[in-house]
Amino acid sequence: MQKKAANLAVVTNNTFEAFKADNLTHYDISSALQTTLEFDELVHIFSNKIQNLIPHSGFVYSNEEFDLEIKNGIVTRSSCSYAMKVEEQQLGELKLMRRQKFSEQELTMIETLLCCLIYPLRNATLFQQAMNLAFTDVLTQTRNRSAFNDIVRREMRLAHRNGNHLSVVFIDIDHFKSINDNYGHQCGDLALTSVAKWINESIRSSDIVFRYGGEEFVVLLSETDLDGAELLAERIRQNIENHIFAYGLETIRMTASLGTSTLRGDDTLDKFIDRADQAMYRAKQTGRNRVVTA
Ligand SMILES: Nc1nc2c(ncn2[C@@H]2O[C@H](COP(=O)(O)OP(=O)(O)OP(=O)(O)O)[C@@H](O)[C@H]2O)c(=O)[nH]1
Repeated sequence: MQKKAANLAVVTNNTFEAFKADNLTHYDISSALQTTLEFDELVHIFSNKIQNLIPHSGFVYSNEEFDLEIKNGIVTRSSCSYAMKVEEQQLGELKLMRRQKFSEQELTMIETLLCCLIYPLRNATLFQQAMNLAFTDVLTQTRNRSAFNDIVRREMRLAHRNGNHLSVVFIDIDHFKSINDNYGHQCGDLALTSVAKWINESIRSSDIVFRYGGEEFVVLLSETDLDGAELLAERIRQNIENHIFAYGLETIRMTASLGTSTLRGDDTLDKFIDRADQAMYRAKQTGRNRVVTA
């Protein structure tokens, strides 16, 4: 049975405080949920904490805004789903599952327990929104260099630990200065936005694009070896070359020089990045509009 998604609209602080005072279980759950701002941890804590009150075999938490789908346990036919929202802020949907149907009494209790989850989810949402803003390049809407420094370190740790491949592609638009000089800075800005879009169109959803500097982008490719990186770099190169950028009555063609490198066992961040950067400069020196592999 699928319970119709309940819309838990406005839960005021007063109701929340009343729950805390009245009920130790709620207090216990709320305290545990205050320890993190990570969606993943929040829904796991919530599921664990309510397990003895509402036995369930698994859950799925989805949140469109952050493109999240967090699953745990066993998927069953019987489930109940709740779309959570507070003060017009969508907080995602939580589905609890088990083989046996949830009773009406249990469904009412879940709704009450969800009050403990709503504010922690809202705090996580505000935190993530702030992080996304801080890590996003305003012009191209790709991630910025701070995000790169953060994410590449994390991906390097994971790759070293799990023995996975990790590669990068450096992309620098050729003769970009002449676009600014000939058509103006505003045109240059739009050209950069278009290039970011074409790069995004060329990659898989697991690859991440960053604006590394002025007219320089980086793509980080997890679980990708050097051959894979070269293939992807070539696809990006062709995609940029094949597009025509229109600015007013002007049509402008662009090309880019690309360098790739893959993580080696003893690499530091600097070594890994420098190889790709050097490869990109060799692409510039040897005629531009090409891919060079380190
Ligand atoms: N419109 C615009 N231009 C930018 C931005 N960031 C950097 N630039 C410009 O990008 C140009 C980069 O020029 P150069 O480093 O000489 O490189 P290039 O002209 O692309 O030449 P090569 O890289 O050698 O092919 C400069 O004119 C910068 O002002 C930006 O956000 N918007």
